[in-house]
Amino acid sequence: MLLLALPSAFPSLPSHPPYPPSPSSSPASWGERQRRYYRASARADRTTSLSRHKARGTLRASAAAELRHLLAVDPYDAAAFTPEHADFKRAHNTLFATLAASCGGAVFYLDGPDGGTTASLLSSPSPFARSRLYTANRHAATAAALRAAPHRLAAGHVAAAAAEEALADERWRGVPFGALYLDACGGDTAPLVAMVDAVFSEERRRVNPPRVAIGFTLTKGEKSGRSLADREVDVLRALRLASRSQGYSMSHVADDPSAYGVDPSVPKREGSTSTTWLLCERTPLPPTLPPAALATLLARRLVVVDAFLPPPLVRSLAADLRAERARGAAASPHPQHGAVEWYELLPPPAWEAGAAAESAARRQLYDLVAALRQSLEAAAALRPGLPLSARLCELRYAFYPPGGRYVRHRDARVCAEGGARRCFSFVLYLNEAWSERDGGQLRAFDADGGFVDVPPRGGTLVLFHSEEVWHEVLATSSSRMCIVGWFSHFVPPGEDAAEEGEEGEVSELGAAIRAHFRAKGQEVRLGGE
Ligand SMILES: O=C(O)CCC(=O)C(=O)O
Ligand SMILES: [Fe+2]
Repeated sequence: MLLLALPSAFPSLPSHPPYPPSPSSSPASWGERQRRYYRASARADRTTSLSRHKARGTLRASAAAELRHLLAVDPYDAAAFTPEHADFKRAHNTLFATLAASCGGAVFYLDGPDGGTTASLLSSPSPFARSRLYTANRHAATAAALRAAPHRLAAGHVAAAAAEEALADERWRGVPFGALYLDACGGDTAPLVAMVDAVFSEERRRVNPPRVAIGFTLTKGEKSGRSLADREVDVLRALRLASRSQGYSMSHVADDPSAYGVDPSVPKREGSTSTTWLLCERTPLPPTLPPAALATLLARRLVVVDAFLPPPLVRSLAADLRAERARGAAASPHPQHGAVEWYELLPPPAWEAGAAAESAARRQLYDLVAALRQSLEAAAALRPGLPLSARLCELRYAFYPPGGRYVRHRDARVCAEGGARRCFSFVLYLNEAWSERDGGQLRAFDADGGFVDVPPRGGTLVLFHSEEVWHEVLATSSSRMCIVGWFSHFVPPGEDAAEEGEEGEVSELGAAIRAHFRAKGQEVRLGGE
């Protein structure tokens, strides 16, 4: 007896199979195998739905018996696959093993009682140790089969539970999964989204490795009646959002299969099944300012570091600035300074305090700015007792519309009554496709009236002494984006910022630089002298 209620919107079978039945498909005909497959995926969705009710305490007594029945038998039956589907499954298992090998860490996947994926991982060209394999199955008999010969997965690595529960369980929270294959065996997206949220949960943030490959499978039939393509987009959005919150950028493996060493002919879809592979990569941050750059900064008062920001971070910050513009009000400097829109990031505007969590891109930016401040502070050349205040750090997006410029100026801002005193200015450019024709170079002058023009190329950092370097932004012929920031230190009230001494009026930074070079037996000439 089968206590099974098929969803009413379940699609009718195609009257003509998309390709001819293969002779090898006996004893069951091709059509019969297709029908079984549809039934199995409908059963999986039904099991998911009833399990959800059970978890919420809303499962009716009559349905409880049905759920028990559904859980007793795993509908996944590899022996009943059409030959085409068996080929499809094999090809994706190979692809999974290849991707997983390139990611490192542990591997999580869903498997049937036949252990097809397990066998593929154990026998791949670079076989996986069983200690790296983790799986979950809500059918206790399947979990038991995967623990038994020939698969012999470690008992503690096979959860007799739904994958989303197993992934959220604290016992596996410390496991660094570098590759995951997620499959709820049906068309319902909710279990996949729950799995994705569990993988990128706050508890797992520090555990997740820098490179994570994720595959997921959805089937055609589903109660909601939404198309397979649209449901796939739901999962992709959830995946992008969740992974981005942990600093990952996501790419489709199918967009560039050879870059990942996988067979480009593996189809994404077979019959009613679609499998998608993504690679989530965490942008590596440049640890600090290279020592050579620091030496140049101290000697020349300005340094340019190309490719300081990694391209994915440039891209996500540029997108964040565009979103900020779309949202509204920009602050602007005095119009006579030139045309530039500013969007304050730090210190956060009062109305934003306690607002929703920052985007991953901004968090990375703040980490990077903090690392930059620390490497400046760590420089022995800076006078002791000159801490750069984290609290006083200013940071803003700057957007120059076509025709925009910023007239010659210095960034120094000294408050006689005490307060923030800008020491270092920095600019990070976000123009991904800058060319000479676009103009908008930063022209920085040296003490002799000579100058250097810095192209505002995406990823470039310019760092200079705020009080000493005069600079301007040449007219730009296309829109120009950057982040401008200042590191300051606190000047107590009544304390004059500049010190006058026998050597004339030299800023305290100037004095620090001079002291640094004097200690090495060298003499430097400072701006204004
Ligand atoms: O946009 C730039 O390159 C520099 C901006 C600047 O000088 C400033 O905002 O003070
Ligand atoms: Fe400036």
